[in-house]
Amino acid sequence: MAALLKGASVAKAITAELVERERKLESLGVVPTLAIVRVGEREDDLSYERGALKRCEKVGISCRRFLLPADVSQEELLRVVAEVNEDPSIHGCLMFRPLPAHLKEDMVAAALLPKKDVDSMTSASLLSTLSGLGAGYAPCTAEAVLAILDHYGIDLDGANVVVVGRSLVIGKPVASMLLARNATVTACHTHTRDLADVCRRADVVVAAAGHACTLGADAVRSGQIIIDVGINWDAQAKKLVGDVDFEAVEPLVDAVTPVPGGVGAVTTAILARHVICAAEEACGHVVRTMQ
Ligand SMILES: Nc1nc(=O)c2c([nH]1)NC[C@@H]1CN(c3ccc(C(=O)N[C@@H](CCC(=O)O)C(=O)O)cc3)C=[N+]21
Repeated sequence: MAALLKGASVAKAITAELVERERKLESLGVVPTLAIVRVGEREDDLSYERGALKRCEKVGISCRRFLLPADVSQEELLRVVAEVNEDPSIHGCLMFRPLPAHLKEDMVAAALLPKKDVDSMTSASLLSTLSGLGAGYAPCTAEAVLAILDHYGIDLDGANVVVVGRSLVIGKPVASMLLARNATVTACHTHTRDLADVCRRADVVVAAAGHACTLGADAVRSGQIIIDVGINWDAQAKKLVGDVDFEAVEPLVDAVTPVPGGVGAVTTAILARHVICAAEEACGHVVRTMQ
């Protein structure tokens, strides 16, 4: 039986620190504010939105939602981004991705002011995460993975870590952040040969492929720590599931994060931290505690 690496205790510790910082901001007359931009009604976006709203309420962050239909035009979406940029009372912006296929995501991302980019949409933020230089915010989910590993005292120095998935939202940035912590990182993807064999050699597996049941019993062994980043809608069971076949994997490994209640729960705490940082920056009260 594996230890369950629940996100709640990690998120709770982060939230407690943020409540203090929010009080300080409020005493300066600043209400930290997050803009949430959602196009359409994808289940994973809705789940993130529910989690983010709840977390922000706990911290004292005000949320302004911009809800757009799935067939919104590029011009209309860019108009919303301009509104977010120009409103000084908004400190950070979370726009759910991927956007529907008819929208040019890179153009929309480029329109957002980097200082309001709390989830690493812009190339400025992404470059600072990949290079370890600069001042941008890392993608919340990637930072959440590191926060969970740190909270549960999992040593990354020299550890063999396999990351499954190479997206710009999670796979690539989390691989860079793990490298910066001196892990030996193997980046796997759809063309990787013998994925299960590669995973079995790891000390830590970060599953971020975006498909349910990417990793089953054949990909794991005892002694391993499994971090499941996946948030997939199981239409049959009508629930969210991870990238790992939890029932098959849980009896075999040492520790695993649940879905929901694992990485997702911490992602919202990191998002809240970035909004507080952005609000502090905006009012010149610079106390960066970014990792
Ligand atoms: N730009 C962008 N960045 C993302 O990181 C991103 C995204 N777009 N689009 C959608 C997916 C999905 N995702 C979730 C994060 C947290 C929860 C979360 O807080 N889940 C709660 C459950 C909340 C509930 O369902 O009520 C939990 O796991 O405990 C869920 C899903 C981030 N994604």
